[in-house]
Amino acid sequence: MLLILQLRFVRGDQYAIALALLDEGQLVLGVLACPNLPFTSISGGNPNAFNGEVGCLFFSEVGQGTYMQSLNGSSPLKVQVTAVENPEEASFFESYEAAHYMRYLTSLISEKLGIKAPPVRIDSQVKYGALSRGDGEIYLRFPRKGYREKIWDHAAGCIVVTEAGGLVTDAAGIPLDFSKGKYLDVDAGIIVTNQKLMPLLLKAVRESLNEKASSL
Ligand SMILES: Nc1ncnc2c1ncn2[C@@H]1O[C@H](COP(=O)(O)O)[C@@H](OP(=O)(O)O)[C@H]1O
Ligand SMILES: [Mg+2]
Repeated sequence: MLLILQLRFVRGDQYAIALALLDEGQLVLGVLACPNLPFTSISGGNPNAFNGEVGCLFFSEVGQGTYMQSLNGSSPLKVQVTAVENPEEASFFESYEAAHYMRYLTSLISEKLGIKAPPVRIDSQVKYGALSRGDGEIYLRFPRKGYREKIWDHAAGCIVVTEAGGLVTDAAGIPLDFSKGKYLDVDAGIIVTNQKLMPLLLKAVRESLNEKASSL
């Protein structure tokens, strides 16, 4: 059994304290505390320009769904990813930090999907929490060449989203494998969305990666 703890502070914006439990390489439990995330949906707004209550705790156990409560201790509410099927109605999350990903690639993918909303840029695994409760439909993560993803940056977020009905895969549609040590061996990047949108997202990702390869 392996316990993963991630503690991440950022520039006063969004950050998460993430805890996951692996049993023989399988995710069984995840807890994601997001002290600066508004308790109500950030859909269509800026999470850092919000006056209401902030502080959310997401927790999931395999097969049991995902729940969210306020960090002040409200009763837990079951959360679900959205049921949006039309990519034109979708919005997507990506890193706040431009150095963490290939922005031209995420904008190409969103263009191919016909997404109209601008990207929602948030630090850390808060993106997984926000997606799990339906604040947006898609999370795109395409680090620059040579970067290797670590399990502690994705384990809690992955179970929080999957238990809320979403899918977390690499760019080829393969679910993340947490059984191989500290690194995730992913093909090109990580994509997250609901079950309805995943086939269209995978197609847009494949086409975008092919265009990128042929332009080199
Ligand atoms: N060049 C890079 N590309 C992608 N991810 C990176 C990166 N450098 C660091 N990271 C990881 O991405 C995490 C933040 O994710 P995000 O980009 O979604 O905010 C960082 O967490 P820490 O800053 O806690 O180490 C770090 O582990
Ligand atoms: Mg880190």
